[in-house]
Amino acid sequence: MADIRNIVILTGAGVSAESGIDTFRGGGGLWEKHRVEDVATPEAFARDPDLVLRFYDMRRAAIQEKEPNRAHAALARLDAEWPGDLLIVTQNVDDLHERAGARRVLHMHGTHLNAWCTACDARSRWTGPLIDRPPCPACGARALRPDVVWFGEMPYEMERIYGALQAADLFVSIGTSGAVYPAAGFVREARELGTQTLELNLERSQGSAWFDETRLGPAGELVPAWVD
Ligand SMILES: CC(C)NC(=O)[C@H](Cc1c[nH]c2ccccc12)NC(=O)[C@H](CCCC/N=C(/NCCC(=O)O)S[C@H]1O[C@H](COP(=O)(O)OP(=O)(O)OC[C@H]2O[C@@H](n3cnc4c(N)ncnc43)[C@H](O)[C@@H]2O)[C@@H](O)[C@H]1O)NC(=O)OCc1ccccc1
Repeated sequence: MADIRNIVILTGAGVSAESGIDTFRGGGGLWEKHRVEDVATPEAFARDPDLVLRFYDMRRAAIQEKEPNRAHAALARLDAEWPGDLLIVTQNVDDLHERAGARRVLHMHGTHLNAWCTACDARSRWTGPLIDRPPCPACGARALRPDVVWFGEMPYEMERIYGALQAADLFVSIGTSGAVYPAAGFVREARELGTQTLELNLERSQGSAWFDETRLGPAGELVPAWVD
């Protein structure tokens, strides 16, 4: 790591799997139980808001019972000690990176902690099941949705992410299948910029061919081994 100053780390559902949070694809994955287009698109929300709100109320309740694992803890240690630039770009809506102590975290697909008012556009702390239509703390309208990025919607802080990728000496991808864009395209951006690239994943992903190195195994083992 001698010549590495700035690091961008992309994480996906695989980094939270050992905390007991369902991943999306693969056996028992979320998308096996719910069709993406039925629960994670603006069209689905317009068509059947109750189905969508119940889906996210369920996920939020599940996340709150879970604890960070050794991969989250190791990344929090690295974040605390790394003298150069470091940005953890997560596709996850859970807050396990922050609960492990990481600070330099960006949720490109939103977070389960916030609600978003479709009447006044305000973001607010998610207080209770959205299926009960709680009033927006800012305007009082009963028009809250989860503050997550649905398919077809623009991910958050893309400029900041591309800026960090431009400045990075090392791009590390942890626990993601490389199936969802624009996140799945970051390794190609990094490669075109001549940045070193490393993948830590349980199995080969759709982007493995683009990485300089791929280490296979559970994040709870690979990440502490890489950090320490
Ligand atoms: C399905 C796919 C083909 N479709 C897309 O990518 C679409 C359309 C699209 C855009 N560009 C394209 C280009 C080509 C093709 C399609 C597109 N993308 C969009 O709609 C995006 C928005 C996508 C975001 C949708 N919201 C999510 N989440 C929030 C909500 C919610 O959570 O409910 S996506 C959601 O699914 C994705 C799931 O992927 P993973 O996290 O990787 O999880 P997965 O289960 O798939 O894999 C887990 C991996 O972990 C590994 N693993 C398991 N256990 C462990 C373990 N223990 N240790 C280590 N690894 C482990 C497994 O081996 C596996 O590899 C994550 O991104 C997650 O956030 N928006 C957009 O494009 O806007 C316009 C735009 C954008 C930029 C610039 C201009 C215009």
